[in-house]
Amino acid sequence: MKQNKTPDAGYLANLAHNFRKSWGQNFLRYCEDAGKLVDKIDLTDNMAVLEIGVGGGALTAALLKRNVTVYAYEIDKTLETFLNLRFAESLAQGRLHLSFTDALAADWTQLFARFEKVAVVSNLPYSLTRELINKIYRELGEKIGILALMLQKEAINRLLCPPPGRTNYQAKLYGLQAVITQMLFRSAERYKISRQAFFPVPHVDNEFLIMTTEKGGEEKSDIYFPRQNSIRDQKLWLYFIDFLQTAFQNRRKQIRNCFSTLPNEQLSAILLKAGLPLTVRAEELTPQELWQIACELFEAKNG
Ligand SMILES: C[S@@+](CC[C@H](N)C(=O)[O-])C[C@H]1O[C@@H](n2cnc3c(N)ncnc32)[C@H](O)[C@@H]1O
Repeated sequence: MKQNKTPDAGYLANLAHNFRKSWGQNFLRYCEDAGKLVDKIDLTDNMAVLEIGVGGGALTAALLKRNVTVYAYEIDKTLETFLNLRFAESLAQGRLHLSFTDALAADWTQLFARFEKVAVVSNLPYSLTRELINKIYRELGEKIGILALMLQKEAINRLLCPPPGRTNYQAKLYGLQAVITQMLFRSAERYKISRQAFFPVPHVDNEFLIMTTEKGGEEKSDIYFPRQNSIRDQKLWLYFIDFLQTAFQNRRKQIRNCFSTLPNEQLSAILLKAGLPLTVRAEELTPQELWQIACELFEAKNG
């Protein structure tokens, strides 16, 4: 780590801050690091950006150098005075919307309803990674144009696990997040980040993952893009997420036995129609197969 980097104002001002491990408070230490991360992201002009966990504001400041509007959350109210002062100009211009609340309690479907695409750019709090990504996928779905997250290697492997039948498939990693990632994104790039880039220095390695819906990077071939532009499609998307949650909850169970509220014959008929064995488990199904089953169940339920 070079010594001539510029300490971020948020890191410097908050050195005496009570860094809370439970909130995953490891702030980016240097302006240049935050700037380089944001420079790798293909943000388009006037794009709406969701940032979860502002911390000292290193990433927020780098984002605000671009022509975007940032909607940001920070749970730690002791940072409020500092952040309101640091970003007074952007707040007054309406380019930054800061909410000192729990991001898990937000309604992003409603907040971003008027935007066609949203970029999610965050250095996520470690303990909430899984919950927050599930929420991002559930509430924003195909509206996510870019997903750029600082994550632990394991969390990235869970997102990027390929479906059954592909090289590097791992049953224990394959689940809701891998399925949705396969469906929504066409490219994924990951960058290793030094532990020294953060304060306090974390005990684990982080990587910055950038996924986009545009071609480029490691291209995926057989993507299905579910549309969510009608109320019915939105309901189907939520149904699909719930379906995946139930199907993968007990991953060793046959899928037929995961849905106790459904008549067993109904699911059997759908599996037969799809040419799948009745004994199949969710972890053995591709995103397309899971999507097909969920659509059939949704049709049967809603007509
Ligand atoms: C890894 S730090 C990132 C800070 C800053 N973005 C950076 O890169 O330097 C994660 C931040 O998320 C905040 N946080 C944790 N749980 C949160 C929640 N449920 N809602 C909103 N913010 C949360 C923490 O307080 C912390 O500031």
